[in-house]
Amino acid sequence: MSRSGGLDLHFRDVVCRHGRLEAVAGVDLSVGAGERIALTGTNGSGKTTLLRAVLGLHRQVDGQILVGGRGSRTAAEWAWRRRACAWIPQRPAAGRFPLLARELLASSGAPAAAGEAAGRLGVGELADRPLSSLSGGQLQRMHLARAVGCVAAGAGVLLADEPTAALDFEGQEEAAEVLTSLPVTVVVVTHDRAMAARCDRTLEMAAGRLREVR
Ligand SMILES: Nc1ncnc2c1ncn2[C@@H]1O[C@H](COP(=O)(O)OP(=O)(O)OP(=O)(O)O)[C@@H](O)[C@H]1O
Repeated sequence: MSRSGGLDLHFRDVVCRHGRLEAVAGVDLSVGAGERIALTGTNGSGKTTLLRAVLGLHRQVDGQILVGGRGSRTAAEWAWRRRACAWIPQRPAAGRFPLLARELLASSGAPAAAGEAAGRLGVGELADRPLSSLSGGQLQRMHLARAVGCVAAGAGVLLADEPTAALDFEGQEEAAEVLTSLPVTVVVVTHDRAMAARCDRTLEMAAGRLREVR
C-alpha cells in the first residue's frame, strides 16, 4: 500500500557492527513510498542499530542504504538525508544544555506545525518549560510533536524507535493515530500491538536478521 508524499527506502545487504559484534547481519528490505512498517523483535536484535544507520548515527555499516534513491557518500548527501528523515529516538535525551521545549519544536523547521501537534498531544502548555523538567512521557510527546513538524518541513520518512513506550494508554492511542496518519513512509520499532496493527506490514528482527510476519 502506498500513499503520496513519502520516499522509498532500500536496504541492500546491510551489515552493522559494534566493534566485533555483528548487530545487523545482512538486511535486504525495500519499503515503498508511503508504506508503514512495524519493526518488532527481541531485545538486542539490532532494530535500533538499523534505524540509526539510516541516519548516520551508527557508522560501522557495510552494504547500501538508499532513501528516495539517494545514497550517503558525501556530507551534502548526509545533510539531505537528515532533513528527509524525521527521527524519534528511543530514549529522548533532555540534552546537556537547558533547552526549552519550544526550542526543540522549532528545531523541526516548522515551529507552527510542531506547536499545533504538541497541543493535540496534550503538551502544548509545556512549551516554555526546560526539557529537563518534563516527565518521560511528556518528553516523548514533545519529540512526537517535533517529528510532525519535521514532516511539515518536508521530511518524507519517519523513523521512530519505540515512540509510545513511555506513554500512558490514552497517549499510546493518540500517538499511534498521529504517527500513522502522516503522509510519509514510516518505519516504527514497536512492541505495541495497536501500533503494529495500524501498519501495512510487520517485520520481525531476530539476531540481526529480518523476517516478514504480516
Ligand atoms: N554502543 C554499543 N556498543 C556495543 N554494543 C552495542 C551498542 N549498542 C548496541 N549494542 C549491541 O548491539 C546489539 C543490537 O542492539 P540494538 O540496540 O540495535 O537492539 P534492539 O533490537 O534495538 O534492542 P531493544 O529492543 O532492547 O531496544 C545488542 O547486542 C547490543 O548489546
